[in-house]
Formats: sequence, structure tokens, C-alpha cells
Amino acid sequence: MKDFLTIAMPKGRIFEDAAQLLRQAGFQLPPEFDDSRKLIIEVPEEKFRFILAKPMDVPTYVEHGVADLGIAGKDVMLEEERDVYELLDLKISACYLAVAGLPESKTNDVAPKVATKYPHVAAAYFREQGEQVEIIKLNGSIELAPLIGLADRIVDIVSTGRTLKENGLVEYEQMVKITSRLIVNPVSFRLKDERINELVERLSKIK
Ligand SMILES: Nc1ncnc2c1ncn2[C@@H]1O[C@H](COP(=O)(O)OP(=O)(O)OP(=O)(O)O)[C@@H](O)[C@H]1O
Ligand SMILES: O=P(O)(O)OC[C@H]1O[C@H](OP(=O)(O)OP(=O)(O)O)[C@H](O)[C@@H]1O
Repeated sequence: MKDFLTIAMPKGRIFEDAAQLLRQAGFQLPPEFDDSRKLIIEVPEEKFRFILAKPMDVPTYVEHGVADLGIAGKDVMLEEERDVYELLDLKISACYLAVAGLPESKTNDVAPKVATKYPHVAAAYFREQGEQVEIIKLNGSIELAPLIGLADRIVDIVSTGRTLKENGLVEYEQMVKITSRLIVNPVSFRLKDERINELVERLSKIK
């Protein structure tokens, strides 16, 4: 077990892209990998142990060293600011963070309200712009906030733009481009450098 690499995989959107990438790199992952409710999946043939986590929690597992490596969106990395190294831009699950709201924002408030799942990223962004805002943390359905008067603006992920459009919202500013990253625990990187470098090399050769 000691020579296994433990990799924290994000459940949800990124999972499929990440699994495809690992297969393209030549790793043999069993069919169980794609269709299981198990949260720990061992692949002894490749000496991998995968743990399936909520996307926002991946850097936490890696920082604490219970996973050697993880796959996390840049959005999550910026929000969580965990003590991990970013090894590779996997260039999967691309999207971007944007400020959005109703077409005519009517607020004259001193501190407009901004609803978001990313309170730290949003606060840092508006601080840098020299604008005072009140951040309201939500966990989903962010686009609802301006529609029902909870917030004047939102900071959220945009991919196709469909959610904004169907809810009558417009993008004010694009903030940062997002792709998924391969991250590593600093101690694991020192102790398991050979295997980790081999993985990085195989993954970076794909593109
Ligand atoms: N359209 C998109 N909306 C949200 N995240 C996206 C999108 N496209 C790519 N991503 C990436 O996927 C990650 C989120 O995945 P997912 O939506 O499965 O998790 P989640 O937001 O935690 O969802 P939930 O809380 O509903 O489980 C983000 O961190 C981001 O990097
Ligand atoms: O530009 P689009 O392609 O429409 O994608 C963006 C939408 O997808 C995400 O929401 P998600 O589906 O994860 O639902 P949530 O509201 O529960 O976060 C994100 O928060 C946006 O609402």
C-alpha cells in the first residue's frame, strides 16, 4: 500500500474529463471507475487509490496529506488558498469567473451586494478594483440572487452562458479563466517524486 499514489478526484462535472485524461495517458481504469457509488476506488494494477470528493474539498485532502495528489478547478484553488503545489494545467473543464447582473443595474448603494459561491475571490477582486461591496455567500443557484433582489451583482462561473441568458442576466466583466489543475502535497512530492514526475510527464504528453 505504501507505494500507492492516492489521488483526490472531484465528483461531478470534472470527473469525466479527468478520467478520460488518465485513460489517454495510458492508465487502465476499470469500468467500476465510471459508474460507482464507492468513495474509495483502488486500482492495484496501476498502484492508484482514488478518493472521490466534493470539488471544493479536493485541496483540503491534499493539504492534509491524506491524498498525495488531486484534481481541482483553478476557481477552487483561488478560493481555498491551500498549502499545496500546482503541478500541471490539465486544460480540462474550461470556464471562467465573471461579474454579472441585470442589464440595467439600478443600485446607487455605497456598498452594492454581491452574491457568490466564491466569497474570497470576489472580495479580493473588488478590493483590487477599489470598490466597496457587501459579499453574500450562497451555495448554488447564484443567478437567482439579482432576480429576487437579494443582490445587485453576482460573481459566478460561466461556461456556455446559457444560465445567464435564460435568466435575463448579462456579464459585466470577465474576471479569470478557469481550467482544472493537478495539485500535490509538498511532502508527498518529496517522498514520491519518481512516481509523481512520471504521472506528470505522461499527462503533459497528451496535448
Ligand atoms: N459550467 C460550469 N459550472 C460550474 N463549474 C464548472 C463549469 N464548467 C466547469 N466547471 C468546473 O467544475 C467545477 C465544479 O464542478 P461541479 O459543478 O460538479 O461541482 P460543484 O459546483 O461543487 O457542484 P455541487 O455543489 O452542485 O456538487 C468548478 O470548480 C469548475 O472548475
Ligand atoms: O454558463 P453555463 O453553461 O450556463 O454554466 C454556468 C452555470 O453552471 C453552474 O451552476 P451549476 O449547474 O453547478 O448549479 P448550481 O447553481 O447548483 O451551482 C454555475 O454556477 C452557473 O450557474
